[in-house]
Amino acid sequence: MALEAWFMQENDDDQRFPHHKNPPEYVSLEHLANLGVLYWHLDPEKYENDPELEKIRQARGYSYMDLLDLCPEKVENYEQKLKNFYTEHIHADEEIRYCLAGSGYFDVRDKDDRWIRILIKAGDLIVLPAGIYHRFTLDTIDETVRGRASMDPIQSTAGGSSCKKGVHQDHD
Ligand SMILES: CSCCC(=O)C(=O)O
Ligand SMILES: [Fe+2]
Repeated sequence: MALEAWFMQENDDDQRFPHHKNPPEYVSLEHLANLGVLYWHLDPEKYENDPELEKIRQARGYSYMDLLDLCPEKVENYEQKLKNFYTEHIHADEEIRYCLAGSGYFDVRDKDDRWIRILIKAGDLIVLPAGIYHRFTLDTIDETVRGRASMDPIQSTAGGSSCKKGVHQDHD
């Protein structure tokens, strides 16, 4: 299950549209790895007892994991939280997000400051390196609810109510 990433067409379209260029300009896993963006695809159904995930967590020193139901019913200031996610920002540490269900986009800036959009789907574990400018958005703009869980289980803002669980990993 390969990760899909592409250079974004920046325009005023809704942030949850794909924002492909015409023709689409895809980005390789190698280009992402050169930015320090790492990716694995695992079986999300097994996340509570997955030797593959444990191996990654051990190797990278991820000892902390939390589940967060990020959806209107369970999170205060839900819309503000989504706005914060989509506000470009950086962290002093890695950001590790494991999507358990649904899908959405992480956008990262490459070394030439171009936005790269990364489609994250169920089973995708992504590590963003410390100091990389990034943002996150849901990708659903239709009425169907596609709960998306990355570390912060994200719920389509299309009036969805079912929340998906996600796991949030962190260093010690
Ligand atoms: C909801 S997934 C990631 C959003 C983000 O960049 C963060 O939590 O810092
Ligand atoms: Fe972040």
